[in-house]
Amino acid sequence: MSRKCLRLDRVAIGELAEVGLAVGPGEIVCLSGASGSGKSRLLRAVADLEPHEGEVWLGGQAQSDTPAHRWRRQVMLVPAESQWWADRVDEHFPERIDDDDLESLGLEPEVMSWQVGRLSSGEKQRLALLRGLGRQPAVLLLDEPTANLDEATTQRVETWLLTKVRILGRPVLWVAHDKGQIARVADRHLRIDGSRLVEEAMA
Ligand SMILES: Nc1ncnc2c1ncn2[C@@H]1O[C@H](COP(=O)(O)OP(=O)(O)OP(=O)(O)O)[C@@H](O)[C@H]1O
Repeated sequence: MSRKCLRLDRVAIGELAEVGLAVGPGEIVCLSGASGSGKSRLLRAVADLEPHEGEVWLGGQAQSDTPAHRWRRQVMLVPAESQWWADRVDEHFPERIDDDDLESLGLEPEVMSWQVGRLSSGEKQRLALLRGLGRQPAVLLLDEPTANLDEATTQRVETWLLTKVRILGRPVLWVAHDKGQIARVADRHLRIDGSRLVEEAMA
């Protein structure tokens, strides 16, 4: 399984100018900043979901040379609000889901046969993470992946994600507000300050 580096070269979107950043295989970079500072837009630019200036590289492959659908399969954005298009949960999962993964995320195996309409926002969020990782992307972009979860479930999800990221060796950009979470999961912490990304000291 190939392990690639994610690299942003002078990416500019909205207020953000000239963002340069490299995230190595298995590295988690947390991104914080005030509400409206542009965290989600930056992830959307990296996923090729919004036009932007500059270039994004996956290993030696440039985003601008790659058809958007192919890029997005490799550079997977799990947004804060997940999308569901079919009635039942399992219709969104082409591959069989391991019960151990469900249990690690605090979900019962029966959840796969439920109607999407009965899922809580926290259940949707955990299932969207499972679905995103199931597609075996080369990069993960996580937009507040624990926003709807209580503290105990948040830590379960963090543990599960950390294990997967380390095993699979994928670069991760993770939008987070909580300082405790950043200290637990991040290898590096970058904060959006106006038009720039500022590196914060790790506790
Ligand atoms: N397509 C767009 N075109 C122009 N401006 C946009 C677009 N999408 C979002 N914005 C604006 O860009 C700014 C940054 O939005 P973004 O969603 O990235 O913020 P955020 O840092 O993720 O905030 P939050 O923490 O509240 O989720 C906001 O002022 C928003 O209104």
